[in-house]
Amino acid sequence: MNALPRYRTLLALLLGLFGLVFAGMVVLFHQKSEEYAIGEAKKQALNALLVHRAIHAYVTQVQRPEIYRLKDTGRLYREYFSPMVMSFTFISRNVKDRLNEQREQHGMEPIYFKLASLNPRNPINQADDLEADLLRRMNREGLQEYQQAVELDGRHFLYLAVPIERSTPGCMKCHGDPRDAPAELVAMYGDRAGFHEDPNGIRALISIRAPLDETLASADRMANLLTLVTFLVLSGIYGLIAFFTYRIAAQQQRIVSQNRELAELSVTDALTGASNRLGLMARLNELASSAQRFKLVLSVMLLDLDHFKEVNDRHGHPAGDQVLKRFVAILRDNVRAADIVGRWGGEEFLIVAPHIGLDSAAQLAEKLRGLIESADLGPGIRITASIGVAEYRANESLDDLIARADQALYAAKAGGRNRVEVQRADLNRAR
Ligand SMILES: Nc1nc2c(ncn2[C@@H]2O[C@H](COP(=O)(O)OP(=O)(O)OP(=O)(O)O)[C@@H](O)[C@H]2O)c(=O)[nH]1
Repeated sequence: MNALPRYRTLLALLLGLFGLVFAGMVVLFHQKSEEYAIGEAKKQALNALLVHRAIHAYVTQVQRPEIYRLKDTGRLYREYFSPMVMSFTFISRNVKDRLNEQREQHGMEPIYFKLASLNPRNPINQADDLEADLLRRMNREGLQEYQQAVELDGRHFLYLAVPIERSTPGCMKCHGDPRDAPAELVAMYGDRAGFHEDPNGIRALISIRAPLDETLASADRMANLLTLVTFLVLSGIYGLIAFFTYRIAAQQQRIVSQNRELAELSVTDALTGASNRLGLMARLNELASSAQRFKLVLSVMLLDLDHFKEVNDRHGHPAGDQVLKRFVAILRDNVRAADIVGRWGGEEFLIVAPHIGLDSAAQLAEKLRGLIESADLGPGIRITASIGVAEYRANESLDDLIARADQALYAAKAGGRNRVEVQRADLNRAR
């Protein structure tokens, strides 16, 4: 049986499996690279947030109390207000601008940062639609954090929004009733913008957009490299498996065909190509069994070349070999396809003829004898054959059947050669 198609199916299945594994890995690598880029952007955003909170803490816990102390002790007049030291929105915006300058000097992309409010003093801090919506949710639903990967003008960012602290009485000095606020603050911004805030509400949120593209691009480069390495490794493994599979399959095929050849050779006569005695007996066994089971007739004939020794002596052994070959060819050409022509040994041949009885076998033998007699079996070589014919009898051993054919052959030789003799008598009686 040809083993290659089976291996081909196996290899095709394996290729499918490897394809699936590869596709899965590619998806995984790109998923992980995106997760990594978002994680890195989140770190940057958090860092900006922490910087902002530190500024907020410093302004509210150090700077403002100091200014109030100076005012309380009369060293600073009561109506003093300067956003440069008192507005943490102003201060954090300025620190953010300087931070981005520094980042750009170091080849880093700027981080978008905004303190967004619905009621800002500086219109630059006016909340956009999303920020306004988030601010409302922070106040109403207690939303603590909002995070989303966003695309803006073809660039990608991680957007992060968190609320600032709820207003404290300290905050309300500048965001509550304008009458409580320093006169310079009201003079600077009017008595509406930034005032009348809810004393317990969240006035603003911190909006941060950390750039994603650079990290995403380098993570993608890594993912592509891993994809390439995975592809090469999987192809290498698959190539090796395919190579060895084909080698094994080819070896198996070679062994099978060598075995077939050996089996063929073991039942074939090397000189004439006809069945040898082993092959003849195997086929005769099969045919005799079915003849017995299905009550079919079966005949055999033993053929022996007459005075063949003289051919060898006169023309040489190689010429004798050619005669034997030609003799077999004539026999084969003139029997039915179902008949078996084999070499019994030396210059003696056996024909097994299924489905014909003794009389038909005798007729066939007579035909063959005539053909041999009139054929040229080599340059200037004419030779005759003697033939003994016997019909298989139920329950008879094959040895007995051959022995009876041999008796008939002996009779043909004794009767003057170039004859056909038929064995009709019982073996015991004939002996
Ligand atoms: N060239 C050749 N000769 C073979 C082969 N096998 C057997 N022989 C020869 O066949 C001859 C058989 O000789 P014999 O047994 O005396 O029989 P014969 O000469 O045919 O005489 P009868 O059978 O009595 O007619 C011997 O010379 C064998 O060497 C073979 O394969 N090739």
